[in-house]
This record gives sequence, C-alpha cells and structure tokens, in this order.
Amino acid sequence: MTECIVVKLGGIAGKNLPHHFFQKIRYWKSQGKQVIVVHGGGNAVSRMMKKLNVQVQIVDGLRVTSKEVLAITKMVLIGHVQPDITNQFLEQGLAAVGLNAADQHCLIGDYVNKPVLGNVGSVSKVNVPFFENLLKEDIIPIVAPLALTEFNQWLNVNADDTACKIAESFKAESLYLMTDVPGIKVDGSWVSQLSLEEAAELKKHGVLTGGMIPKVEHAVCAVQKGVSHVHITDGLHEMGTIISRAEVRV
Ligand SMILES: Nc1ncnc2c1ncn2[C@@H]1O[C@H](COP(=O)(O)OP(=O)(O)O)[C@@H](O)[C@H]1O
Ligand SMILES: CC(=O)N[C@@H](CCC(=O)OP(=O)(O)O)C(=O)O
Repeated sequence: MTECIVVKLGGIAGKNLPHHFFQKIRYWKSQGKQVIVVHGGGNAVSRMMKKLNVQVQIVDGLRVTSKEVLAITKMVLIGHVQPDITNQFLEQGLAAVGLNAADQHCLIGDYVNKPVLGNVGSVSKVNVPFFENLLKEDIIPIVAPLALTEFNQWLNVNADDTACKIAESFKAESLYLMTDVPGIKVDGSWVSQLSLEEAAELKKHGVLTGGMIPKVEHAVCAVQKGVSHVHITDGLHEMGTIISRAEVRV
C-alpha cells in the first residue's frame, strides 16, 4: 500500500494556508510519501445556517442534521470550502482534486444515532483502490467530510472521523488534525505527548469539551487501528500534542 500521511484541515486552519504548510507537503512528497487532505468547515456551515435563520444544534461536537441542514452542509462544504482549499494547492503548483462521497462511492458510512442526530454518519468503508489510483498519479485528494450509505443516502460526517478512517485504511504513518489551537491543554498547560490510555482518560475527567471530544476519541481509535502518530496541532511545522502507543513514543 502507498506510504501516506493524512492531514485534516479544521475550518479556521484551512482558510489561508501558510507558505510553511506547503513546504512541508513538498518535503513529504520529495521523500516519496503521498498526502491525503480531509477538510472540515463546520464554522462556515454554522455561519450559513445563521444567515438562513436555521437553528444550529451541536451534540457532543456533532451537528444535528435534518434534511434542510444536510442540504446547507453539502452546499457549503462542496460548493465553497472545498474549491477554495483545492485552489490554494493549485496556486502552489500542487496537483490536487476535490472529492466527495459520490465520486466512485469513495466513502461509505452508517447512521450514528438517527433519532437524535438525524443524517449524521460515521465512515465505515474507504474505497482505498480509488484513492491509490490518484496517489499513483501524484494527485493530492482533498476530501469532504460526507459519506453515502450503501443505499446512496447522504450523511454528514465529522471531519476528524473522516480523516481518522482514511488514515486507518492506509495505516498512515502520521495523521495531522490541524485546528485552531496548538494542541490539547490539561490543567492550563499544552501537553506534548499522550499515550492511548492518557488520551482516553481525558474525556472522563472533563478536560475536553465541544469538538475536541470527537477529535480525541477518533484519534485514539486511529492509533489503535494502526496509525503510528496523531498530531493535534495548529500547523504542520509544529508537533502539537502527539497521541501514539506508549512503546513507539518519539
Ligand atoms: N482540553 C482542550 N485543549 C484544547 N482545546 C480544547 C480542549 N477542550 C476543548 N477544546 C476546544 O476544541 C477546539 C477545537 O475543536 P473544534 O472546534 O472542533 O476544531 P476544528 O473545527 O478545527 O475541528 C478548540 O478551539 C478549543 O476551544
Ligand atoms: C456531523 C458533523 O458535525 N459534521 C461536521 C462536518 C464539518 C466538520 O467537521 O468541520 P470542522 O472539522 O471544521 O469542525 C459539521 O457539520 O460541522
């Protein structure tokens, strides 16, 4: 399987990608590593919902997604956020293609809790050969956090979930969850490393709130399923908080 690094761009993190972000991507590619990007954009979805007078409801970091909210989410993520990110790659001379679940059924998912969350899903299957074909052509896939069920129903998926599932499927050496904070803060200090056990404990002790809850849960799961390191960071030039198995801590 292609050696790959997965980078997830949170809504704010993907807005104006700095020079050193692309420097790192180019460095990895010069080392023969391929890169897959997953983008978020939850903040842009919420902004649009407010403009349209649609109530925003988030439960444990997941957006309650009615039929109307799903339509807004697709419009904002695939219509606005994704082309803007893909264009930033093109401006840097990097071949990139924006993708969503309907492209060769590349992400299949299941409902998480339909009575409470509506059309919210979790990725259950990644079309690895489809992504591999793009990577072999030296193209960077820029993937939207949406999935289709086996019966072609659209699902709104948390972007960290999407990135973690893709990283698991590729047994990625690293997964970068880029966000608007430099890492995880515990008792007022940024933490540089966490073992799986330490990361799993944080939620229990109420250290994590909002979107950080699913982020850390999915990161733990990704490491359990074979991803070597997950970095929660605000830039590729920073290590941020590294979650890894204790025995391979760097
Ligand atoms: N213990 C914590 N350490 C750092 N950030 C935290 C913590 N608990 C909650 N957060 C919040 O998580 C946010 C990042 O998650 P989220 O808003 O979902 O970002 P993104 O859209 O980039 O995925 C931070 O802005 C911060 O307010
Ligand atoms: C189910 C669910 O919550 N989906 C997210 C998808 C976007 C996302 O995750 O964006 P960030 O990573 O920027 O937060 C949402 O609708 O906001």
